Amino acid sequence: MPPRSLAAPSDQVSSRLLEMSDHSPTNPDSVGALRAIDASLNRAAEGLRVVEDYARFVLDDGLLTAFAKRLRHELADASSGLPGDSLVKARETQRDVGASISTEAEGQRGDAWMVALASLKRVQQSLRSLEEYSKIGGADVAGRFETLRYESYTLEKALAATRSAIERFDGVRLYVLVGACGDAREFESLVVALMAGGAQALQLRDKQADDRTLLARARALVALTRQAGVLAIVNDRPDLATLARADGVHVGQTELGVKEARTIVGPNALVGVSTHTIEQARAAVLDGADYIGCGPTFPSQTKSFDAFAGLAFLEQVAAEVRLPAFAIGGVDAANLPQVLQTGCSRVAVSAAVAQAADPGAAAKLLAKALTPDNAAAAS
Ligand SMILES: Cc1ncc(COP(=O)(O)OP(=O)(O)O)c(N)n1
Ligand SMILES: Cc1ncsc1CCOP(=O)(O)O
Ligand SMILES: [Mg+2]
Repeated sequence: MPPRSLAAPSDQVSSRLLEMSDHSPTNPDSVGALRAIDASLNRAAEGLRVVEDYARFVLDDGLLTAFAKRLRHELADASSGLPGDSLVKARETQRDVGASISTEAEGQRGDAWMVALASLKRVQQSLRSLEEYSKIGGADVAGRFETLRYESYTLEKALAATRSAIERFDGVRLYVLVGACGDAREFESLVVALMAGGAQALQLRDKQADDRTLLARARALVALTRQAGVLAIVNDRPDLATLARADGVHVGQTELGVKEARTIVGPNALVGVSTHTIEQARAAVLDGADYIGCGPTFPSQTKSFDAFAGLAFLEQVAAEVRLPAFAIGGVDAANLPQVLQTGCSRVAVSAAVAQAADPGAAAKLLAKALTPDNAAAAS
């Protein structure tokens, strides 16, 4: 055995734990610590597999499946520095006083998410136990278990947000961005026409209007959409979204992050994030965003761009992300089939609808093309 000072951190842990089992095989304290580590390793790995199966088979989400899988592999890697033989030798399943203790709640799960959530909690508890008992080795491996525990919190947040957003955006395929345009009556009749045309989400987006006008428009938007069950989102401004009691806020890459925006709008409001690359889309999912805008897809009459994420980006997102994703930028009835062919079935549009001679009719045309049957036929 190398002198202690030359040993790698994981070897130090091994040797310390080996000493515990080899030199004091009957010391209940030593054997007990090994048993706790052995049981927690098994619990954490098994729990991660249950969570991975939820991301894979229930959500069908490649990104979150890969995240859970990575945690499982990193757990195995961290545990490779522990004395595996001694852990197994210390195992005494038959004599485990906890094996036969179970609560009524453990035998009942309301749905697949409850299964995954219970497993996440077990994973977190097991990682904490691993972290504490492996400190007996006095080395880095405890820190690795701590990092894994924090990553499991991120996974829980992203899974919960994805699951809830899939429900809240069920049937939301046409999302229209409107300016504060003209006077209040003009704005309100545009909103009514867009809802009649089948828009399922509306965003107040105006870079020119003053705050009082924006707040008045946001309040009018909320009043009109609430009765119809249409989502009302305010662009850029979590403060105005909160004051108007809108369903949520949309933020860009250089604006407030999800966490900060949520601090203002509260935990139940929607936070949407603009994404232009697959890395940004992944980050938005892990930050707990409720939906993402993906673009710019095509040249836009509403905003000018030097570069376009294009259809390839939509394909990347559709391949791995289940969080609701809206293609944005120059989308219209003519290029919609190209969007649908990427696997993206939701769009956020402005000019093609709000600037049309008949906004209601333009919305109706897009909404019809986005119905599940029509979208499937086009893709
Ligand atoms: C649904 C949706 N997606 C993207 C955007 C663009 O937001 P951002 O990048 O912050 O640009 P501005 O709209 O603020 O100019 C959006 N508004 N909505
Ligand atoms: C705000 C924004 N961000 C990316 S594209 C876009 C404008 C969308 O409007 P249009 O549908 O008219 O291109
Ligand atoms: Mg913005």
